[in-house]
Amino acid sequence: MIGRKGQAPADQPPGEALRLEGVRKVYGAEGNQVMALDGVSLSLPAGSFTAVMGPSGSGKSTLLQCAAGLDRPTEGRVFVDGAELSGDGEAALTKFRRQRIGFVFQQFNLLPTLSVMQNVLLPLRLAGRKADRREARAVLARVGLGERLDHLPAELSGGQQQRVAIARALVTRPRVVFADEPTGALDTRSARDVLSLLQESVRMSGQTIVMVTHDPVAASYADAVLYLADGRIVGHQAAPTAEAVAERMTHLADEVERQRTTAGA
Ligand SMILES: Nc1ncnc2c1ncn2[C@@H]1O[C@H](COP(=O)(O)OP(=O)(O)OP(=O)(O)O)[C@@H](O)[C@H]1O
Repeated sequence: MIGRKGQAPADQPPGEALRLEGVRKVYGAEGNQVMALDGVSLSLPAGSFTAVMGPSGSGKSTLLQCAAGLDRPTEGRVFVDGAELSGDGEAALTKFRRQRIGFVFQQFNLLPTLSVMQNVLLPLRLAGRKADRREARAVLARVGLGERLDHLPAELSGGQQQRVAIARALVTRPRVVFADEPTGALDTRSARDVLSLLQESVRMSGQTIVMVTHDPVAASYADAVLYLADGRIVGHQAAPTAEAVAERMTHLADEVERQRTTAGA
């Protein structure tokens, strides 16, 4: 929820959409603990599209879950648009998410018994806002599904379902949209459509997007890539190309492997 006094960090730059300060996440009980995030600090400007990459187990999903208020950091602070996600209970955190955050999942997570239109209206209803059908229709037209409003998710292709999920994430006009492997379940062409759509919502509407991906081509649609390894940010790359990302990932995987071998020797 909004920090106890709702205050922004003292040195919040203007136009900052997301800020993490010293975020640590430890899973498991004492004696059997995993440090998933080890002191992550970052600041992302509004209207930016950031890809998060790193080897398997490096903490990408944990980072997204903590930044989006779906999970709580063990330590550290998270600010979305200057308001702090704090530990004041599940209900407050849920309210915070509904008002400020959109989420796109790998498996779409649409409600199967609701139509396309009803799926998109749902977050407005949950946020206690007017179920504005005109707004929902406009967002669905933007994602190219203006003619499929009454269809059920099962009557759509995977790529179309993900576009409904994007419309659902955008309809509340959230400060930040978090996407976890949004193209992981899609064929190449549908993936390209979904990525272009995300890119367009940044360029046209100033949306802020943070996307976890394993795919260098997907990452190349972002303005910048953040690299994670062993729960820490180990690199930043602006204006990424797929080739440059793939090369960096290869080096990162080799480096992590080398460090683990040395540590285990
Ligand atoms: N609920 C949990 N309980 C215990 N350990 C967890 C839990 N969730 C994640 N972890 C551990 O935290 C570390 C980071 O996991 P995370 O899923 O964030 O990595 P990732 O980079 O998203 O991996 P992948 O690319 O394979 O999806 C891993 O060592 C993982 O095993």
